[in-house]
Amino acid sequence: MPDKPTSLRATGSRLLVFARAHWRMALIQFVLAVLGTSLIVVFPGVVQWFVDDLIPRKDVPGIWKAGALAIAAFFLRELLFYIRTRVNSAFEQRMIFDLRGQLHHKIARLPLAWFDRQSTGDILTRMADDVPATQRVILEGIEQGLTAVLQIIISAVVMFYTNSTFALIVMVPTPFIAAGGWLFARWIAPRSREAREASSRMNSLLHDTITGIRQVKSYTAEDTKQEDFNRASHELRRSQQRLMTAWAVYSPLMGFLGSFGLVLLLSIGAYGAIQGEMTTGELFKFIFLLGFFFEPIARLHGVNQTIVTGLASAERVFKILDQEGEEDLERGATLTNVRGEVEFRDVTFGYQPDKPVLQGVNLRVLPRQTVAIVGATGSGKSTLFQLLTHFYEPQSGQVLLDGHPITNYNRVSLRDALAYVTQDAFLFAGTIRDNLRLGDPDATDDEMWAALTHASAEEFVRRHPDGLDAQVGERGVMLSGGERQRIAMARAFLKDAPILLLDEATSAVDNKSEAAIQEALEKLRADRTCLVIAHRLSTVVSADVIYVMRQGQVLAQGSHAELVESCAYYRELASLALL
Ligand SMILES: Nc1ncnc2c1ncn2[C@@H]1O[C@H](COP(=O)(O)OP(=O)(O)OP(=O)(O)O)[C@@H](O)[C@H]1O
Repeated sequence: MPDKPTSLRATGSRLLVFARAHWRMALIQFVLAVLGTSLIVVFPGVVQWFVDDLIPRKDVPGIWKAGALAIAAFFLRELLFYIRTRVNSAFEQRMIFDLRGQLHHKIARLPLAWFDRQSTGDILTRMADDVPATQRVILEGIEQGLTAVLQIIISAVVMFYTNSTFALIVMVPTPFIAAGGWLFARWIAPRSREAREASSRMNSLLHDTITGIRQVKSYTAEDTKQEDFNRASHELRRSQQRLMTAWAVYSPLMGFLGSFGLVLLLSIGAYGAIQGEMTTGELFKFIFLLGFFFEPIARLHGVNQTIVTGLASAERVFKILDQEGEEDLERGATLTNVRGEVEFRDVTFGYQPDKPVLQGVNLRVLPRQTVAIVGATGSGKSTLFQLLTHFYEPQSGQVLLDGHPITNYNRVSLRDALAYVTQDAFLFAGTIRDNLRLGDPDATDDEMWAALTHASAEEFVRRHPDGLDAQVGERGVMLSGGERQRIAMARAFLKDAPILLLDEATSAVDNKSEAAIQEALEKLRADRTCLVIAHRLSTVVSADVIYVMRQGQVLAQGSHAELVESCAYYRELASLALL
């Protein structure tokens, strides 16, 4: 989704606020820059000394003195530059560390509704490309920009001090250069945004293709995906080219204006020297000073481009930081001694408020009961879990836990009381051990093996030469669907939460795996409240109560026998064993 542009100045000021956290380093940086840059005046002075004094007087020992002075000034300047670069990189890396950390902190706390609208590729682009580009604003802005400005000021001051009339004349092109820089920044700012967004779109496509690579291959959609990618890539190429075209016009034009100033100086200076208004040494000094004056201006053009494009990136980073997140994870009462009574009271909810997915849902689960929820696909079953976990809030009605609205409880303690096994049984890239640790970060190996045994997963993990250290691959692709489910259940065992939410996988598993999963579920549900979105008849039959959902509403409830008797829709679902 394209972001609304904010002003570059506002974004720049926010970046400065970031820099303020490390103001000591910024101050050291500034002092070193002033000292180092001031040393540039030594060499033009030495040149004038040579031309006007030492050469006419044929002062050979003086040559040594002047040469040593110039060398010392150069050496000191480069030494200060070395220190400044070290300080600057530490300063910059700390700032960027803060920014990256804040961005990750924010992303992990953003509500699910935000992720529904955002593509993963776009989020990754912001982290991987926009944060470093933001870093360049700081690096170039402070390191290059500051020293360039200082050098301009210092050489201008010395020029005025040496000969104010000449200084004024040779600076004629400066206002044009400044105006050019300002226009350029205004012109490329929207184009930089465009380029960032084009890059995001391209990365989103790439991410989708990689995530869905099995689908791409099985539908032999490689060429279609290539075309989509090429289109996005072409858009990026075009916007990058537009930026470079602007740069190609701007940079030489400004360079020409600078050179114009130099030729102006040489001509007028030569005239002045002929008229006796300035010495030859002064003219030499001026030429060097003017070189020092225009050289950073050329540098500033490059800095200008980096800053403007970097600010477009910074804007995209701040857009995420400004989102309203679940910062209040800890706010609200802490849930303790959970009995496990769950109630949905007249709940109406839609992911988009005008499109309700649940309508007036009433559902009650007593402590330690197992409730199965059945219904056709899309009837809103998983959505019930999304509300119970407080990922979303209903538009009307209430979700209660132990008789109190879940909104009273802080999200951390609420979610700690729930073990949620999702339908896709998502596993993180890493080892089985890493994945189990999510359930209990302090679990010992023995506890992990016990959980795996409960989840009927011990056998296949033991068979693996690496055991608990076996890699599961991205999203657990190196395991079968049934194995993933059982690892996810073992993780839920380790969490040992009083309420289990299980979204049964729809994909068929073989009879042996199904029996193993069923056995795991039987053990998991003992001693806790259990809500199961059931797709297998065996799960439903053993539940205490079954709720039948249809188009976002509860159609009927009861035991299997009761529903077979009273609900034609349930009979239909059951005859399809189960959905
Ligand atoms: N994040 C979302 N944003 C917008 N709409 C959504 C979102 N998640 C689900 N929906 C919509 O809400 C409706 C109910 O979805 P839900 O996942 O609750 O169904 P379900 O009964 O669990 O289906 P299944 O058995 O296929 O998992 C569907 O029409 C779906 O398109």
